[in-house]
Amino acid sequence: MLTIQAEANVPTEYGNFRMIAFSESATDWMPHMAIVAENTDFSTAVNIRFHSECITGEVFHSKKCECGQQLDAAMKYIHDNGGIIIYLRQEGRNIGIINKLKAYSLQEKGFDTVQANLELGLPADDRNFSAAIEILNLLKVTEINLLTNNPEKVKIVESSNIKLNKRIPLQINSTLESKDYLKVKKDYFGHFLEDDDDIKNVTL
Ligand SMILES: Nc1nc2c(ncn2[C@@H]2O[C@H](COP(=O)(O)OP(=O)(O)OP(=O)(O)O)[C@@H](O)[C@H]2O)c(=O)[nH]1
Ligand SMILES: [Zn+2]
Repeated sequence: MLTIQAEANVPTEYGNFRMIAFSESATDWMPHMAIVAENTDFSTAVNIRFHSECITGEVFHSKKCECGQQLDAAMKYIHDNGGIIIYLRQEGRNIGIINKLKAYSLQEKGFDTVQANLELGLPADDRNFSAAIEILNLLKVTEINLLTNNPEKVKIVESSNIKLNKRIPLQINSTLESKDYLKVKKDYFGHFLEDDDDIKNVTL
């Protein structure tokens, strides 16, 4: 069972957030995080982003995926409109950074993002979002607008005790390096992604 281990206010480039660490034990060095915008109104549907860790994209600005830009766009949107980012320690769709780099190495040989995981004997996506639902319950959030393009995240909320008011697209334009990755997301995982030219509802 997750509990709040510590919390504090942190000023960021996008404004002030309350940062809260959740884990089962106080000695967990990789706790899930919730960052709550200071102007969040809990009496109406709360803007929520479930974001899985991607050290390559968020810290080192990899161009292979759009995770870093999605996190920045979500922080900006949520600061401006109120809400919470739930940052989940699910690096590499939960296969961990060592396996993700092994998968990237296979991608250099021509495997796509899904085939590479399968070639390693790992699931294409090993995440479940029960921790995110648990965190929403701990924060007493009952109704949300979910920032995502991922149909699986939508399904998880719909089958939980949290009411989904609406989905808010969080689409980033593709680059030469990310276009094949985004195509697999759309074709294999069924992400709600428009062609770059047709993106209307970007939250950047
Ligand atoms: N195994 C693997 N994981 C990857 C690869 N590229 C990115 N990831 C991971 O994919 C995950 C992306 O998570 P999210 O940002 O929550 O995105 P999503 O599930 O695509 O859904 P959205 O809400 O639409 O962004 C992160 O954990 C990344 O580390 C890859 O090539 N292989
Ligand atoms: Zn990424």
